[in-house]
Amino acid sequence: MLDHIDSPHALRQLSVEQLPQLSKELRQFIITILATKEGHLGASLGVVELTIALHYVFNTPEDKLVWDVGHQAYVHKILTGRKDIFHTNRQKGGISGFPKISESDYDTFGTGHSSTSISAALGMAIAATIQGKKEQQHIAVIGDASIASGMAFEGLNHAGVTEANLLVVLNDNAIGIDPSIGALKNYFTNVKKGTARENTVFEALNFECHGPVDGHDLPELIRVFKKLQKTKGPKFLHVITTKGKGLALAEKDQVTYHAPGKFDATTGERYAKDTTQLPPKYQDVFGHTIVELATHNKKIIGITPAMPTGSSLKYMIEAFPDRAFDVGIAEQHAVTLSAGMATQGMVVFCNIYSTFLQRAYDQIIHDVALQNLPVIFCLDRAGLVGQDGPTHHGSFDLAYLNCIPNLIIYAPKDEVDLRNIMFTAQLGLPQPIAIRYPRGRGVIIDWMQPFQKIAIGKGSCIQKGKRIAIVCIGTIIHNALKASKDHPKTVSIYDMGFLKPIDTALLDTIFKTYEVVITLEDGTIKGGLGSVVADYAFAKAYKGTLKIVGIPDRFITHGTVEELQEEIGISPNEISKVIDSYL
Ligand SMILES: Cc1ncc(C[n+]2csc(CCOP(=O)(O)OP(=O)(O)O)c2C)c(N)n1
Ligand SMILES: CC(=O)[C@@H](O)[C@H](O)COP(=O)(O)O
Ligand SMILES: [Mg+2]
Repeated sequence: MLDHIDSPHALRQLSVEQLPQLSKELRQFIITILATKEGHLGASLGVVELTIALHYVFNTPEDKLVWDVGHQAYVHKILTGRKDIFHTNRQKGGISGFPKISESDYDTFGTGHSSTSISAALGMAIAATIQGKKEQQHIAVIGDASIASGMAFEGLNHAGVTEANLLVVLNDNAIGIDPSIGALKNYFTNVKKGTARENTVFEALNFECHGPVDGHDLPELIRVFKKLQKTKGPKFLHVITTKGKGLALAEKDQVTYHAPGKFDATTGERYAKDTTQLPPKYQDVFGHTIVELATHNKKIIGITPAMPTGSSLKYMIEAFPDRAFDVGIAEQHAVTLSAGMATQGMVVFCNIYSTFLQRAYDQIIHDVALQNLPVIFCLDRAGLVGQDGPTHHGSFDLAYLNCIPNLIIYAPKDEVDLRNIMFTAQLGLPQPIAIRYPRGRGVIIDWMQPFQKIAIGKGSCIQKGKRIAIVCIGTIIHNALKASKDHPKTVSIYDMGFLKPIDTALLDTIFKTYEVVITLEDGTIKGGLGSVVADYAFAKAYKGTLKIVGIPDRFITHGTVEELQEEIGISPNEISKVIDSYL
């Protein structure tokens, strides 16, 4: 049946009785492709019926459908003309893993970060009212973890005093990436158990409320949507679904199967990789090191906004449940919570993905840096993250943090540096520090070495050559080392470690010694290491050549990290071309 369905228009020609068969085929299609191509599996399997019902009843794309986060929008993509290219999902040159306005008329709003759907759909609804489009419907589909975020509540609070044609569909599968947390989650659970009255929270916000309904019951979903289609004003529907529905292992281990990597399409078994001879992931270095430090330092606290597994803070949550907190998708709260604890002398490691910390920019400035509170920010997923693409690359942190007074900014070059800076920070710094490190594995198998204190603001020379200096920050230094392997006597490699305070004494030496200085970073060239070195070079009237290499001033698409590094000129191969051009 799926072979004949390439648009919502074609879908609407089917009878309701035919739709369960289509759901089966859609699930099989997604499982087969993701088994080899990877991607966000569990969320999309959970919304097969919901997606069919929405496109079946509503007049998309005239009616506006907004997916929150967008990692669950695979069925939507397949039903809206992208079935034949779905195998290119998240691959370089292929379709995005998230809705993207430029990709389809059906993708009404680009997403990737959570909890934007209600505000975006409300914006569309108010615009429709102003434009006299009275019949247009606007639907935000938001998960139980995403609706608990502050931004979602800002949207609900506003929507409730409008007459906007807005339908908020709560897709409640009782889990985010990790189990959802908080009082709202408990309330949803109580509603499902029948121990709390349905919809009180949303009724209080002036929504006309419906549900809970079984999100896998197509006739029921269609019946309810048809009813809601005729109702004006803000409406709320509570839908219960199962994440990973249709693949037994994905239903059973919903955390792993959120994005399981490659797996056997028939059994769902993941392909086990032998990682014993590989260096560790930076995430695990963070996770195990914080447990080690917290064992001795009782003041240490760990905080993550909704990424305990991704960040590996889960190890501390298991070991010290009273001192490690998953606060849900609440980056702003996570930062100010950390600030509050720091005022009381706690040593707080606040671990947030670089891209998600963008949400809490004011909190870093106003609540932490301005008061000079020694919060220790661990910015995971710094630099390019790969297939999640432009919504998730940690391209901007060096630049957006650099202009904040009081903040120390450090990027370890390897696992041992990461351990040691965590050790140094918890000894007690007089100010906040941001430590940024990338997604994935490091370079040192034997990484659990005795702690050593790191001197704040000191860089070092890693390789001594005579003609060119490459001044690096963070793990991208390994690309410089690879790029210069044929010229070790010609090319010097410096590890600055700290963007702030930058080691000016080391820069003085570099400017005195080399006529060509190349800066290298895996962050935007607008405001990061290159900019800092250029400012200093200008102040010191450096007469040599300064070349800034980093992420160019545009949004970088999705693809593997290696492919993207090659494209933007920070791969070993591309860096060696820069070196050659000066030799
Ligand atoms: C601002 C922000 N913080 C964190 C994330 C990472 N993230 C992506 S999906 C997700 C869980 C979403 O859970 P839910 O809304 O319940 O949707 P489900 O996956 O269950 O369908 C999280 C935490 C994000 N995308 N955006
Ligand atoms: C959709 C989303 O935001 C997350 O699922 C994200 O893709 C996780 O990224 P990592 O795989 O790097 O943890
Ligand atoms: Mg959920």
